[in-house]
Amino acid sequence: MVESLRGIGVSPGRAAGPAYRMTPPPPVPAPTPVTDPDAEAGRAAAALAAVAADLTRRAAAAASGAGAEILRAQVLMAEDPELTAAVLAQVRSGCSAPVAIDRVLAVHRQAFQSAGGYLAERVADLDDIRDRAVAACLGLPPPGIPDPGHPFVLVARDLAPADTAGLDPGRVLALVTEDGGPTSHTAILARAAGLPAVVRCPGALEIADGVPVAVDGSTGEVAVGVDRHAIAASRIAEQRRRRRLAAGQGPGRTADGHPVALYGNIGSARDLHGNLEGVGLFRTELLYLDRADAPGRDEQAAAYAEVFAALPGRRVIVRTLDAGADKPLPFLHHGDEPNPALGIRGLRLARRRPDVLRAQLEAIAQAARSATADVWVMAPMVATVAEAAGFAAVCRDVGLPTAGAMVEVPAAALRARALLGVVDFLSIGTNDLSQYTFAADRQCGQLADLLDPGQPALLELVAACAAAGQAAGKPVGVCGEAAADPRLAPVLVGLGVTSLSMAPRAVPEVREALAAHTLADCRRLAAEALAAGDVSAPSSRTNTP
Ligand SMILES: C=C(OP(=O)(O)O)C(=O)O
Ligand SMILES: [Mg+2]
Repeated sequence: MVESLRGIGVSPGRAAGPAYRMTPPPPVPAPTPVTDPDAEAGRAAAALAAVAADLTRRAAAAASGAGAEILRAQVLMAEDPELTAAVLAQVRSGCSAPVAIDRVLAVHRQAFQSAGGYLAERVADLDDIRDRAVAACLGLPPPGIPDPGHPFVLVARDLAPADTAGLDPGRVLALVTEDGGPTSHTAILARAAGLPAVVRCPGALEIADGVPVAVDGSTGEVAVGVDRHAIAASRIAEQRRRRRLAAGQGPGRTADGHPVALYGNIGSARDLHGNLEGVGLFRTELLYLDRADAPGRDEQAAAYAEVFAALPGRRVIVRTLDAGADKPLPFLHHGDEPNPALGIRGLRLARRRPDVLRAQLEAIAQAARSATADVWVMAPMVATVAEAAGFAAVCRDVGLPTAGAMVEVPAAALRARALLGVVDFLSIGTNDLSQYTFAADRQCGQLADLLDPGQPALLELVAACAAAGQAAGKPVGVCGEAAADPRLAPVLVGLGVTSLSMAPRAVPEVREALAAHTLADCRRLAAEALAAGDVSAPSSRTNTP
């Protein structure tokens, strides 16, 4: 019997294969007397060395720069001679190897936590080393992403950024998570990697390892216990879909030729994929991660220049540093904010550190001077017209003529007309705009229905921004995850947005969706979406013989 689970499809495509769940952390065994301390010390040292070697191998193979950095930092921790010495001392005082590792890492954990700031943020990495080393001592598989030796569908509660660092799209066919939401790390990673994914899928964790499943990342359906015919049918359907999408090329247009620029969202030049019309969101936080101070002007300019050089004559919209809340940066000393998402984040950081913003804009201007790319800049988390005007003034001062504001808080959407009096374009960040409109934490999978970009309240705000853009004759794009949804793209175009920016691998699907609708269709769909009832939470499970 095939059981059908349903979640939210967040990355289109179909895949089928055996499901495997994330391996849970091993339990630390109760303390037992040690009869051969030398052999036990050897076991502990070998476990730490094996963890370091495994993390080194994963760092070398990691797909993303940030992921590799996290793993390399973990290798240094696992190889720390003081850590090994402390573990061996514990063993010699009578502890078993796993208990010694657990105790010593608990002490380090406490020290990291009390130090606060950067070190406190590394606690999860220490926990991961402990879990891996304890598993190595016990001869258990390492926790985290399983390695069954053949391609598989990965099932998890949710994926943390550190898990995603080691994800190999060659082995993982699709992702299914019980938690998570459309803006979770899992969803963003899956879209970036072009992996079909379903999140917020009740019952997913009950799928036994090795059971064949078929995943549809468009509809959110997960069929459990499928036979080999269903697996073959899913593979053929996916191959056809990929061939069809590869055949579609060229700029974004509706069926009747109305142009809609389709841009890519990137974090560095490594994310560029396919023949993009341009970049609509260049997230620059990656450059600032895991360091004691802001990167220097030349280092920044080199990173920007690499992207500009890859897109000669095309538009690249660089977003200035969006630190704080879900993207904390140790060197900015965010302090103890009771509500970081409502605190000093995004452009607000310039109130405390105007030098950081100015230095970044100077670096962008420096890189833009020797490039043919059409470089625009925009500020995150703009709330008032005065903030936007201040940002635009610095941009022009450093020689960046085209400055825009992201619309991520309702205040900005409500004042879109006035904003367009002081900036050249708007870019709607629907991830944060949903969060702030619905007072729903964007990381909270349980509130996925409130964070659904199809919510009419969110679409009303998009419509207000687009109308302001049309009145001012200035572009208004969408660069949040909503833009990557092929079902929503025609609605956004019907509301009047002029560009959609998304994970580069999502572009072909959105291009195809737009080409299937005329502008009149899009307007009709937009009117229907605005008039529709609220989006409610999905959750259903059915059985079919
Ligand atoms: C594009 C957005 O920015 P980020 O996801 O980087 O916060 C957004 O908030 O929609
Ligand atoms: Mg945002």
